[in-house]
Amino acid sequence: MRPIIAPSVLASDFANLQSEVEMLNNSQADWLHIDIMDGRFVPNISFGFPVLEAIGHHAQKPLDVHLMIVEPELYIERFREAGADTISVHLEACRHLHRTVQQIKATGAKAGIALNPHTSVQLLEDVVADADLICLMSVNPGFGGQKFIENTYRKIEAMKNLIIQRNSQALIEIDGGVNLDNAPLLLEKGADVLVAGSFVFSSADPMQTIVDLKSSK
Ligand SMILES: O=C(CO)[C@H](O)[C@H](O)COP(=O)(O)O
Repeated sequence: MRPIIAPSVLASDFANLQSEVEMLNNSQADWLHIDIMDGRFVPNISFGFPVLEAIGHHAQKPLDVHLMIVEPELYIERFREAGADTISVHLEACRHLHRTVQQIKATGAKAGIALNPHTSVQLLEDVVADADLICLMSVNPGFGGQKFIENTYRKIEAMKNLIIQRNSQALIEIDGGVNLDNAPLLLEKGADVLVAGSFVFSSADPMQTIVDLKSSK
């Protein structure tokens, strides 16, 4: 099966936001990945509801919203209203993860759970059947442009086994340092969704880079 490609929308230049989203609309990107950072869960701040709404206003593809924030349960409904189709929360940020997953699903959004590189996939044993997406961070969250962590390959295999064991339908998403060198092995190990930020946007031809990622095996 061809992978789902979810370029990470930078939104670093407000003037270019519309053209960035329009390029993605015209590309083979399947989803738009949006990173929300609060300066507390991660040492960086990205943007909030108004910018997400602006992206949603122009986007013709599903918005895959990754919350790198503490107490995400306080904002789930607002992220849904702002246009999120999938909402991922970090296991490390949730005191009551099972409840938060149900809260996301109650809004009609798909529920994702993200794990930091140091977090064992085994911690998802009792909640993976409820999740639609598991986002394995392949860099420490907070910044684009970091080096891919090789241990991710092992985590994908362990995650895939757990998904099968628990009869879960969850997709495995890989986020951080994804490029054309590591994409084939990520897919071979069992990744379903590839998030790519700097590799796409710093390439000479982002639309072609998305095609290349989509056809990598
Ligand atoms: O936000 C991130 C980490 O928090 C990700 O790394 C980002 O979503 C993808 O960027 P890149 O492909 O440059 O690693």
